Amino acid sequence: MSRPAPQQSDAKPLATADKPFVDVAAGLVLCRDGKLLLAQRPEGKPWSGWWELPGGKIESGETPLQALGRELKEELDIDVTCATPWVTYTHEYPKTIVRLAFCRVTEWDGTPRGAEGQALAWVDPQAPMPIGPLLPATLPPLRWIQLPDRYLVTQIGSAHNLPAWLDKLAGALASGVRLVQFRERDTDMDATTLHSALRQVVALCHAHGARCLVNSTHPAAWRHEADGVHYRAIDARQQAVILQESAASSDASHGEPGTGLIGVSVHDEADMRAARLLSADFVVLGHVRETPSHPGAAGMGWDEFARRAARAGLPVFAIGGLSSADLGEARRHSAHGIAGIRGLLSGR
Ligand SMILES: Nc1nc2c([nH]c(=O)n2[C@@H]2O[C@H](COP(=O)(O)OP(=O)(O)OP(=O)(O)O)[C@@H](O)[C@H]2O)c(=O)[nH]1
Repeated sequence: MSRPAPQQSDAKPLATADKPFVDVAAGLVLCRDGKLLLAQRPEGKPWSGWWELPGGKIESGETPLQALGRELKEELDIDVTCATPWVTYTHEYPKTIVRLAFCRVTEWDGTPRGAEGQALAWVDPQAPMPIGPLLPATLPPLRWIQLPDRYLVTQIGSAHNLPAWLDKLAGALASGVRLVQFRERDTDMDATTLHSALRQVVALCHAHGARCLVNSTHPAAWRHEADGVHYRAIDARQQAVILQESAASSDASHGEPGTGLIGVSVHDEADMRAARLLSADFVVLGHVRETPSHPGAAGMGWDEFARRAARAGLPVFAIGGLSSADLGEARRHSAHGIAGIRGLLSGR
């Protein structure tokens, strides 16, 4: 998978005086069998013939979900009954800047039809799409929607815990977890034992078709044995500076795009900017609730989580005292999914 160019910040419209700024709501209309609905832009519109997610411009006074409900009625003749905000992403076209509020649409009344004469296609988001060119700003959400909805973070601790912990991991993988982060901060394992533990975790993940990222606290060389890297916020900021400096000096050696996944832990706007500069695939934002990892520190709560997630411009996993049972609540607050140590391991 080639890494796309870093995207614009979503925090605020870009101050480009000569380009109109457009706010758009677009829906990832997802069927129960996992298929995603794409629509072809009709004759007479800019980019006619190109494929996109159904949706359109947000009118004054509308929320993105309201605009989407109206647009999907007009374009597809369906009544949306369940939709949640997802990723808000800004893309600069040659003549316009478009801020797209992508939303997941999972329930509706009626059968989608091309009510404006446009062609429709149900596609498998996990497979390449043979239907034709997609609008440039539609490519990122089609990549992001392939991410699993749960992200399990390791906490093995000691070597003697490893066999029992791997059993629990096997249980979580059997229950559908497909993304894991190897992160052993408070461990008594020496480097050789830790490296061997990583290899066992990666092998178990691969046996279940899951991917494993290595936290940036561990040696960079280990990442190549896994499926990518998960940066701590401080490491992401440092890496972003290195990338910018090497770009400025035309030294590509530090800016080579990797092929693995990139995750970043974020707390604030500066961390999110670093994540976008690194072309991260997703971020992890927390902690939502008080957790044993941060005893005594109150969580930010779902409303604050939603406010911050809306500025990420990337899929956001919520973390902090959460389990699979919180997935619905997380999605109502703009999360892509949930991340966790204990909550996802125990299968709660
Ligand atoms: N609906 C939708 N629009 C997208 C996507 N990707 C993307 O760049 N856009 C851009 O977002 C803008 C949506 O405008 P639109 O012309 O479809 O809006 P609309 O349905 O309200 O049309 P209208 O202005 O003719 O009434 C266009 O500039 C379009 O190029 C996408 O996946 N779905």
